[in-house]
Amino acid sequence: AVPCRAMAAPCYLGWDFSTQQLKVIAIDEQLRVIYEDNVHFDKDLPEFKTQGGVYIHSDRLTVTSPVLMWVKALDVILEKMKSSGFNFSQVRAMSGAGQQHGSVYWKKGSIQILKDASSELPLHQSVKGCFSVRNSPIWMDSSTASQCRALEKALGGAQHLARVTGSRAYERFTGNQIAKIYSQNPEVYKQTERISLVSSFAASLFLGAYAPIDYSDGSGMNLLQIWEKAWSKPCLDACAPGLEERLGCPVPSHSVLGPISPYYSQRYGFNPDCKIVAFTGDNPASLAGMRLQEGDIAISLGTSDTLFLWIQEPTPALEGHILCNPVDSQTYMALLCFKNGSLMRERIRDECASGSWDEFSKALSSTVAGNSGNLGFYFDVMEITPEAVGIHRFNRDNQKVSRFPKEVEIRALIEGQFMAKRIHAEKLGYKVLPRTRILATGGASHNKKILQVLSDVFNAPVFTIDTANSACLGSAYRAIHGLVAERNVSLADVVKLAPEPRLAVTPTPGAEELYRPLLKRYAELEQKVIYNSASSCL
Ligand SMILES: O=C(CO)[C@@H](O)[C@H](O)CF
Repeated sequence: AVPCRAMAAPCYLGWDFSTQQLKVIAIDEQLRVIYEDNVHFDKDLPEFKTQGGVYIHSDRLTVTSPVLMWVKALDVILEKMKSSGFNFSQVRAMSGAGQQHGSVYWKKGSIQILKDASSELPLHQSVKGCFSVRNSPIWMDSSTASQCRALEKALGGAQHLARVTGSRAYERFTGNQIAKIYSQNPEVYKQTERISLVSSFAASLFLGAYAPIDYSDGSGMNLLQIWEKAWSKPCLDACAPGLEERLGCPVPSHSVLGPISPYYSQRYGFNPDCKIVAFTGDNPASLAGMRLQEGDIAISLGTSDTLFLWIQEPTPALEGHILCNPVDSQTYMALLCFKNGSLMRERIRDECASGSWDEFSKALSSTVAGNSGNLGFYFDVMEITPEAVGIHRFNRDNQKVSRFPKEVEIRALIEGQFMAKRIHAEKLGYKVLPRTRILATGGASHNKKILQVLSDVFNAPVFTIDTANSACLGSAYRAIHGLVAERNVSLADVVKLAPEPRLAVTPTPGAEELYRPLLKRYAELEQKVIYNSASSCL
């Protein structure tokens, strides 16, 4: 990529404060990537002694990251950009993403320190005393089970909490993390004047003031009413007193928060008029980066399989998460996570296709769509969606069977994984529309036979996309969108010059009729599997 110095043209920055690294990407007005860089926390900031960017505490439940490491990473990456000759004066706007759910606790008086930081010093030297909690809880933490139970009880149960905030209580969600800090360290909580998410914390560093939480990342806290887009008083009160003034008012994700802090113009040569557009969570930013539109589904086929859905009228459930949509405040996005993803596919490949993807694909070609009515549930580890475990096989008469022939096993695995995805997406209110596109990414998305099953089960065309930098790229797109959003220009219009996803497969004629009855059977059998899993765990 040619550093911005050679480009006299305006450019836009996208940041991603993720778990293991800080990434930045610069794009020009034609949406071409003209610069990218990263700082890897473990490798480039060894003084913090993190592993994978985090500290896993001795209780094996508490997981944190040192907030000063994130500030120092920003100092390092800006120095790298400066020494590479990056022309900061051409940056017209920036936005960013942060790992979701993590929280930052600003000590009383920090706003003044942030505002007056001397441009003679790296930022981390000025703000090192600004955090009442030095090790921020992050999304990998699962130490707040008691706070989750208390919150659900206060709201009249898990389903009601889900209806209000888009999710039932989850240990990693920020409200429960704040409740834990308030109950275990009330003095620390009292010393805290502001609580940010990782995304709004990062925006604050550039703003030189406390940046507000955006609707989309705010939907991952168990605190925001996703319909009214306002904090839920019963949720706030159930977590900690005086929480609303510590959070500030949430804002639409496309909001322009203001010009960049003078610190950056003086120290790096940023244009004083460079606009900061609200930062958001990494998954909402990825939705923007993948340029998801109404009716689309993005499926990331990785260790765990993650679904990103664009939903008009969501029906929050006890699984999955409904978030305010980051690119259209009137609609929603949903996140669904299936823990038994590629590791499950690889185990069946090893056992039924002698470890070869070619043989695996041949097995899919040699068996008929619908697998002659054979259905399977493959959960080597406790599944999240739904909560069930074990391997469960059923023949066309719904009788449990202990084994399938190898090629039948392979098709049962793949059809089962994709039927589960369609069933649970539709339970959250997702609808397959005539214009629906499936955007597939991750390892298995390179296997056309697997994609053909995906396309047939959803009766929709499958496109493949590269999402390596989707959160960063999505943030750069949102920086451009923020400048025109007030004029009701959609993100899709702003980024129509970006490279189109590649069409990989289209549905086999008759797929919809074939899979409709199978989807119904699968949903019914899934209830049995959940019940058997629960009873066998007793
Ligand atoms: O917890 C998650 C989403 O709910 C993760 O995807 C984090 O956002 C990763 F940073």
